Amino acid sequence: MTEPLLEVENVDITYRMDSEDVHAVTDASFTIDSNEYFGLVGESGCGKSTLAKSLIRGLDSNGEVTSGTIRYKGEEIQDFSEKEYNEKIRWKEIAVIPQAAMNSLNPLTKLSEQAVEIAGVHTDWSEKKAISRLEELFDIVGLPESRVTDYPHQFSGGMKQRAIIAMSLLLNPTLIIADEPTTALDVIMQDQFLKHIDNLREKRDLALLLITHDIAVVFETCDSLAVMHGGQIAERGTTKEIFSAPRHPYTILLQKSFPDARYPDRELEVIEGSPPALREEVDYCTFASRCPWAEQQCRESMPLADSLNGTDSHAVACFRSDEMESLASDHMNTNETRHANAIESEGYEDDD
Ligand SMILES: Nc1ncnc2c1ncn2[C@@H]1O[C@H](COP(=O)(O)OP(=O)(O)OP(=O)(O)O)[C@@H](O)[C@H]1O
Repeated sequence: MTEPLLEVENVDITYRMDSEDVHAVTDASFTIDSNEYFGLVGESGCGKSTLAKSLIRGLDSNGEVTSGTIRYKGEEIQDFSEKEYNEKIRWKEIAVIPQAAMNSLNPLTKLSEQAVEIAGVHTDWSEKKAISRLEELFDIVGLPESRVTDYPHQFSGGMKQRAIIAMSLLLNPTLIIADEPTTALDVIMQDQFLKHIDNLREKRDLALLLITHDIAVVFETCDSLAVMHGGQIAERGTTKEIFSAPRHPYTILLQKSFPDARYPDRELEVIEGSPPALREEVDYCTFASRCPWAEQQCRESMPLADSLNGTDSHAVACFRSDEMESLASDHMNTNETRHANAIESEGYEDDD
């Protein structure tokens, strides 16, 4: 079996606070293979960015990986110094498309100068080499090579997206981490951005860690995913497995809270309640307080992510994962009946 590109194993991350610490991530594990597009999905505050930042030495100064291992190409990187990380990993192996991607380019500096600056810090390339590399990448993302000497403000929104992607590829990384790259964009721009990212797969060997709250985007873009809630990985698996047979209550409800072409008439569900504040060590299921199927044990102990059906890829951290298929389908039917009754009692048709 080939070694994964990135292995996150039993990682805990805590933010130190004057009063109570925040246990932002508990026992997170997942792997990303070479050339794999992987989505990390969950609602705001669930710990996605914290986990992603821990991979790139980007945690806020009060944040700390308190246990677990992060391996990149087989080498443990969680204890790398800033210097070691910059020399070995940053830009060359792992590059980032940040949350505010559209504002991430320095508006006062030409793209070519920004490329020269990055290459100057991380490589021994000449200026000429950095610029010609950017020209190549402009070509790959469909921008005219001559535009490398433009300032960011000279680009339209769509062109700027491509320039950002080109810039992230400058030092030929093997993994790109994109943290909510499309959140600030309108639907059309979002779609374009994801298409550019998708097109890259045909042109380069590249793995992607896509962080988003939108499970529909992950289903469209990624090969595999992990679903996070309250700092825990609730479920992970291939997109096919999770799309067709989600087995964690949170995944099931999350999936029903986004539009799905398979069920055009389905009412979108709202997941009631909010996750716990994570001020104490987490030794329970963080979804229990919101879960329609929670039992006592869910509030008293933490379910481990067990593999389903003997597959390595699909794992679910739920004590009731074996029953979930039928429980979820009963829930779905009850809700549809409730919806139909409500429509009937209000005296209008569903498709009005
Ligand atoms: N520097 C910090 N100090 C204390 N708590 C923090 C810090 N940064 C994040 N947190 C807390 O850690 C938890 C996880 O936050 P994180 O930003 O990783 O979530 P997220 O899923 O990426 O959310 P979003 O999509 O809104 O960025 C939250 O409770 C957040 O308030």
